[in-house]
Amino acid sequence: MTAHSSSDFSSRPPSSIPQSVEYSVVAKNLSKTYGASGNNVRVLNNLDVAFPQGQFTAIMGASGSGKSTLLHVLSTLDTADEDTKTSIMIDGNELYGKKDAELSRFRSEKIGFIFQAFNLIPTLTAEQNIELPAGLSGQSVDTLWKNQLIRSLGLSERLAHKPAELSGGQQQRVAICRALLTRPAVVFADEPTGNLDTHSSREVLELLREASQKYGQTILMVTHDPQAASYADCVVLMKDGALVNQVDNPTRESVLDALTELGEEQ
Ligand SMILES: Nc1ncnc2c1ncn2[C@@H]1O[C@H](COP(=O)(O)OP(=O)(O)OP(=O)(O)O)[C@@H](O)[C@H]1O
Repeated sequence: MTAHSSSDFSSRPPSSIPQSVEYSVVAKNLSKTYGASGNNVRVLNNLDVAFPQGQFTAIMGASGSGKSTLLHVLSTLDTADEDTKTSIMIDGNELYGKKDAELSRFRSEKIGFIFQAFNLIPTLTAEQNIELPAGLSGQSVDTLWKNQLIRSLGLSERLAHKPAELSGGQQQRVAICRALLTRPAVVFADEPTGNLDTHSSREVLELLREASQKYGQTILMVTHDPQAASYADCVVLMKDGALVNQVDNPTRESVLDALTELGEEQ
């Protein structure tokens, strides 16, 4: 399975994507401009992207190429520029132009976030933080899955601790556990292994792969690490706000080659 963009690396814009593939994240005419007029930066410019359901995609590219911006806008945490032709569909739902309350309900039911600001609630324990989204969206917790996540992420001994009593890496693992617990349709992860040691990174990447392969969740992960990207089904490369290349069934070596071809410092 592959990701598709209408930018120059692919001759297959979303409209011509094979019908047999189901896409869980599809955006059309996506633009994002930061700053006031006269002093603005257009980071995404009429981007069309489509990510298949159940695919684990890594997004790579030079610093400043727009990776985090794409994740924020696709996940509705940030708003895209106003344009009547813009569309952001997740799991079959049109989200562009929807009101905050509706978006926040949708996010709590369908989306898992693993972002660099972990957004853990300081007054709650690790376990309470992990269960918070499930509680908010009224979903019951699958105890077996919860225990597997806690064990895999090495959090068993830390559940009663508040975030301030946890290391950065432990806080990150709590955020990952929280994002995966309800098996959301789509998981957006921005450098999820950024703070982690090699062992924890491997556990996290294997969990993300399992989430996609076993549970059909769609994973979009920004990373600078070719080794982390090799866990994905597909790597897409960004340059100046566009998707310019992709590597299917990536290995560390094929990702490194593609990055060299991209010709930019990571
Ligand atoms: N809130 C903001 N206001 C103004 N400019 C911004 C804002 N957020 C990002 N930018 C700019 O948009 C561009 C893309 O940033 P973005 O964070 O999406 O890149 P990135 O590829 O994720 O980079 P990195 O790998 O360093 O995290 C950069 O030039 C950045 O300076």
